[in-house]
Amino acid sequence: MNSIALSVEDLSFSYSGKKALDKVGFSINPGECTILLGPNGAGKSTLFALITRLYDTRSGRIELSGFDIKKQTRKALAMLGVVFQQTTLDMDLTVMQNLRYHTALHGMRRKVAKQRIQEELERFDMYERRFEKIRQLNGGHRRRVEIARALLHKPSLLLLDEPTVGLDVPSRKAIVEHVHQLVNDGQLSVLWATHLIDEIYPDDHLVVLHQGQVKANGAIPTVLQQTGKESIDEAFFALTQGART
Ligand SMILES: Nc1ncnc2c1ncn2[C@@H]1O[C@H](COP(=O)(O)OP(=O)(O)OP(=O)(O)O)[C@@H](O)[C@H]1O
Repeated sequence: MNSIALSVEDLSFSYSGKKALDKVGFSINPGECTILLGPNGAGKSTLFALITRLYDTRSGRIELSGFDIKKQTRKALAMLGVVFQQTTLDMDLTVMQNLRYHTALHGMRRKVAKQRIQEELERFDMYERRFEKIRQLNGGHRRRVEIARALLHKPSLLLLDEPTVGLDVPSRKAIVEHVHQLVNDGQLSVLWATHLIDEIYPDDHLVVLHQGQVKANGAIPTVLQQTGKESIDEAFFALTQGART
């Protein structure tokens, strides 16, 4: 088994001739939380669409735990948990029903599914609310359910596309803490797309994406050293020539 959770090599993608990703390359080790930081239009969503196979990779290579997503798609995608920017929960179903649907899609046996659902909901302090409809939950609690759902099949990499957008400050803080706790708890790796610098923890790794290109990649002290800056804000500003986040 390959020890790299995600490997992206020489990845390019264009929309009708307009380049959105230009020879992007980086990798994530097990147990690493990598923040994909980029201003609007940097290419974050395009990268996620390629990793999740919403778009076909035409140039370059993506591997999840050593499985090529083009050639070994099923095995590769089994390693992946995803939380998209827009919620994909069914508002009129209960928490439990939403999660059961997901376990069925992954072919999990009922008994195993029941246990996994309980474990993940308890981890997110949501087990008591399992019979409530999603519509009755606030934004922060919906996000927790979505992240719990993404983890049911025990992926090795969790992709989060700006998961705190639209949440109030305490809910945002709770989600950021929960996800970092998940990484600390075990071998889960995370790729978290955001443009919010205050969501970054000191031990996180950074990939700074700007105009489709990786401008910096590494642990925070490395990125600060490479840019000669003292804070992530300053480094990000310098790397993106002051693009608004
Ligand atoms: N469906 C599309 N058709 C044409 N161009 C697109 C399409 N989606 C994105 N783009 C362009 O590709 C580039 C990268 O966009 P992308 O949405 O991947 O960036 P992003 O970093 O996710 O931005 P945001 O933070 O605003 O979501 C931008 O120039 C964008 O205008």
